[in-house]
Amino acid sequence: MAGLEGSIALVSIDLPGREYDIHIGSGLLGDVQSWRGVPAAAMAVVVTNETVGPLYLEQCVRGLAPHFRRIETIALPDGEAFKSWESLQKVIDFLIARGADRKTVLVALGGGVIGDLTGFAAAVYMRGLAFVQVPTTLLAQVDSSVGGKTAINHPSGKNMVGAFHQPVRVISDLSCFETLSAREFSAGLAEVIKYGPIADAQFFEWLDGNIEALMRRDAEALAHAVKRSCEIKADVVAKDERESDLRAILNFGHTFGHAIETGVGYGQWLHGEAVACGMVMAADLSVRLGLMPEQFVTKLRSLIERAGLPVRAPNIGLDRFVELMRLDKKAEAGDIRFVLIEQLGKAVLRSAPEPLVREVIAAHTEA
Ligand SMILES: NC(=O)c1ccc[n+]([C@@H]2O[C@H](COP(=O)([O-])OP(=O)(O)OC[C@H]3O[C@@H](n4cnc5c(N)ncnc54)[C@H](O)[C@@H]3O)[C@@H](O)[C@H]2O)c1
Ligand SMILES: O=C(O)C(=O)C[C@@H](O)[C@H](O)[C@H](O)COP(=O)(O)O
Ligand SMILES: [Zn+2]
Repeated sequence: MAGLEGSIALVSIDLPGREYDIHIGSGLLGDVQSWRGVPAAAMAVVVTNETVGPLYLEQCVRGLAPHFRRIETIALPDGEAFKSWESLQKVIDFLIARGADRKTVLVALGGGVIGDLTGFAAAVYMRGLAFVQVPTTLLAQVDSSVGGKTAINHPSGKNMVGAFHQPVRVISDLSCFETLSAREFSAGLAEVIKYGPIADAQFFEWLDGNIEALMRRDAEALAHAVKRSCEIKADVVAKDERESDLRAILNFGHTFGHAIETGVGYGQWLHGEAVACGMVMAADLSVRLGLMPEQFVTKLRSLIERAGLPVRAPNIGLDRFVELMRLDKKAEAGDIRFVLIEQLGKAVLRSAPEPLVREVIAAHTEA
């Protein structure tokens, strides 16, 4: 972490040859300084959606303008259901129609859906373009914009088609939270909460003491939560960029959560909501396997509830739930593996007996 003029924090992600900075602060979007050092090119293409564009595109273009001779923009329909092949095709068609070349820089202006999709387009167009993440949701600022996982969904499973492709810069403007709905804000808190149990017991305690301040969107508390989340994620990704082992801890709650999102239909449950509920399930599984005391589930569940998030899954049927989890990317040879907590601040990747997993799902599902 180093100071940065005009911003609150600068977190660096240390990947030799592909290192980049995460700028965190207020009013960064329209600030030309935020964009200094982004690779030079004739053209930048901003990918956004129909909700975020009217709110932030003008500011973003103002910041970009001195750095690129030409700026093109495309606004996709809004929603998880549009993190799809069709949207990817639209972006690729747009790039071709506008004459984008290998030097063209893509800019992802929006939440995790736009970030994941634009990052994937950047990974595959002409075998790889530079791209900048400009995350506008809490979830995207604390998680999806960092680390280079890019993807689209398949009807059968989340993020089934994608690539690891790191951005060249992340610009996280905290002022964007002013227009974010309460539901989306809470969804972002789920991924913030995740970092405590998996990597930082002290941060977990800090969250327990400051969740109400975060819910009031207290500026100082929020800046700390965004910065600490980025530091933890940057550290994990630098050690294991392609998830050969350690990086899987960032998937705490996701084996269950992705099954919920897919099971109810993309966009019905927000990613953060599904992860929140999935973390309660994964915590309970950790307890039932004798790794953690019962009080851990109670404390985590209460924190999640105070963050305005659901703790009971929708009933999609037990067999279907398990079947959806088999498509999880951590599964090996049909064996579903879960991120479990073995000590506050320390996670482990393990399989579990299916009857126990079914008990856990049933215990945390609506009748
Ligand atoms: N790549 C990763 O490492 C990673 C990590 C976590 C999540 N994800 C993915 O991210 C996606 C979820 O991201 P998300 O929660 O940002 O959802 P999202 O991108 O759908 O954004 C949430 C909603 O908020 C709107 N919005 C965005 N910024 C706004 C603002 N400042 N003011 C008002 N409205 C705004 C969007 O238009 C959308 O309707 C999922 O697809 C998930 O799988 C990826
Ligand atoms: O960055 C990671 O690694 C994560 O697992 C972060 C998750 O919050 C995120 O939802 C990610 O997209 C899940 O990845 P997947 O490999 O399970 O699709
Ligand atoms: Zn996630």
